[in-house]
Amino acid sequence: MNTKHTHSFQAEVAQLLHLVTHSLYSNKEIFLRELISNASDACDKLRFEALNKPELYEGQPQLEVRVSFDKKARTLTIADTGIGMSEQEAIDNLGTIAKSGTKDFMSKLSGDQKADSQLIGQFGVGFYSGFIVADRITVESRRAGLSASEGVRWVSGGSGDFEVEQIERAERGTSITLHLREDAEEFLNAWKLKQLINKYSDHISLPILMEKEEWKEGENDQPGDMVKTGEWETVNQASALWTRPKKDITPEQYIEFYKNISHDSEAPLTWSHNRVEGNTEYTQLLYIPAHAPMDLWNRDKKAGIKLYVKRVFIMDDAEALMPTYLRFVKGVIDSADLPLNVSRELLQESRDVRLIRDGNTRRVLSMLEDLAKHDRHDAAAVTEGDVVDVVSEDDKAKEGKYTQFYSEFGAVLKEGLGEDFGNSERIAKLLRFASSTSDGLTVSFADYKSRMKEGQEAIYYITADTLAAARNSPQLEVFKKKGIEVLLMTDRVDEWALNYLTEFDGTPLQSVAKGAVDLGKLQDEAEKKAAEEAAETFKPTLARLKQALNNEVEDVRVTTRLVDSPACIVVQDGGMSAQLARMLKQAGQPIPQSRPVLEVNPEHPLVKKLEGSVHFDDLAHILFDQALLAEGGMPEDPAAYVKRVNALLV
Ligand SMILES: Nc1ncnc2c1ncn2[C@@H]1O[C@H](COP(=O)(O)OP(=O)(O)OP(=O)(O)O)[C@@H](O)[C@H]1O
Repeated sequence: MNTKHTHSFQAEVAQLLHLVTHSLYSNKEIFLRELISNASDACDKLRFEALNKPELYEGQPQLEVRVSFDKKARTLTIADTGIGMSEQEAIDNLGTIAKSGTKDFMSKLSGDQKADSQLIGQFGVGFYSGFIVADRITVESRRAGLSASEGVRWVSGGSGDFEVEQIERAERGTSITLHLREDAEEFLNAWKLKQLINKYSDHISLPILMEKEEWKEGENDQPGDMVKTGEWETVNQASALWTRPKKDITPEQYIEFYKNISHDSEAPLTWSHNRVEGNTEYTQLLYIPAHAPMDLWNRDKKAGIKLYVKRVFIMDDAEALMPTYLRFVKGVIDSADLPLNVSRELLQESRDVRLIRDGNTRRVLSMLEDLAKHDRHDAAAVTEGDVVDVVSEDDKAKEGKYTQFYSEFGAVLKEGLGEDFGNSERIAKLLRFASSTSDGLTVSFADYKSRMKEGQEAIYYITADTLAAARNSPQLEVFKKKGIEVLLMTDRVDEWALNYLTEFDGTPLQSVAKGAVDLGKLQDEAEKKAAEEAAETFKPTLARLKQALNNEVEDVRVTTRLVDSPACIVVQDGGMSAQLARMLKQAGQPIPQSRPVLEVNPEHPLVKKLEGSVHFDDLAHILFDQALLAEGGMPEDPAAYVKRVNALLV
């Protein structure tokens, strides 16, 4: 018996529907892109499943999308000959959101329409976008391979629930009928629809058909009108964008294609489209987005690469085709050599895939190098009469893009140092840092090297939680005094990444917070001698300090790195920095027990006062706790610290 069943939308869907109709209203036409894109996906799925089961075509191998409308009934229908849905699939797919991260996404919505619509754009509303323009949607479908009596009709007004019933449906595939709202009548117009298909869906590799119309003069003084002829015509180019020659593709088409595959509402920063020939043949179309997605930090996030084999869609998120540190790249790879029935497991092992991944990695790094090269056109540095290169319009358009890229993705790129040894030199060249002498993330290792002082033998850097903490760190004092630039590193990944980079272009990297400070040739003989003498006369005090702080420190020594501060904490060479230890502790990870070294500045009045003080023990502890505080740490027992300071203050 044919009965209707009413189902409720999953709570998140109901919430999303509400948002879709309210936030995306200003850009309602995107519904067409979404529905055509779903239709195209459904055809891709059928083509893929039919590789092993050709009977799924039911003798009708034509895969296509038809767009039609009925002015009188005020309906618009998008029909495809794709895989279709069974009743249960319709209930599951059109009543819930199966995407991972849905909850997280919902919690990020702020209620601010503009911000939310950006987020929703990234998340991808897909089918539900139909409700922007329709107050009722009817879906009729039958899954390929099921009998004609196993069709399904799904109807909903987009609030709260939907109805499902079994129907007879001879043809496989899905047809989606939108009952348009009164204010969406503009979509009942062939010209408008063609224009939108052209704008959003031209790259779709399937034919999109519309019924031909011709002008008919009105009779008996009635105005003329366009009437349908009953003949269908293909209104898109119907060839996958990446298969067309570069010269035939406009930047607008590249951008539109990007938006379609990425769900990003903004244009990408740059792209690269190539046919690669050699050991393995493939076409590569790769994009670098302008903004980081909200889940960039999830290293399990799949790379946004779609894999095709000889134009047949194989899978989304083919993570094997891009290293994890380039997971922000979006695009398409169409291989001529992989087998059509390739699985994710197989991908991991294939030699062709390795070659493609290496090729993709090199391509992305070249794109970044190109952006970096044209990032800064330093107009301020040009003076009257200088000869400057003529900058082409293309290159001018790249100005500032690398800076933007870096602020969005720089920290992820650094993961590459530990992940991709083969390219670590190229990656290192792409890194940018703040430094003690310049603002913003602008200093490359090469810039730094070109400014090194005569006699300077290392690239100095400091890691800290914040830029302010790095800039004001006591460890920087002597470097400031001598005018030596120090790179300031404040990304969480810096500590880890720098484990893998010990030198740049032959110059070692040296943390200013690790090991004894050795300024080498930068320190003159007189300074060295004075330090040695101070260490000698200070020996007894050092011994007492060491005893007083026996449980806290590994060693106490005299330093020349301090100018204004009395003391600082350093870790042993090769030891774990205090910042990394704090990060691990926050993450609940075990940290190896290691005690730091306390370095004291014998010139500082507080340190001088130590010697004759009756409060030696308290002062020693205060010195140590303050050194901890100064570099962003916390005394082991903050209350005891406060007590000691207060006792001395009164
Ligand atoms: N024309 C169609 N034919 C067959 N199945 C469809 C069709 N349209 C939608 N579906 C099914 O409904 C599901 C939900 O569609 P929806 O557009 O909401 O999300 P999606 O396509 O999975 O994600 P996104 O659109 O963000 O890529 C799809 O995954 C698919 O299984």
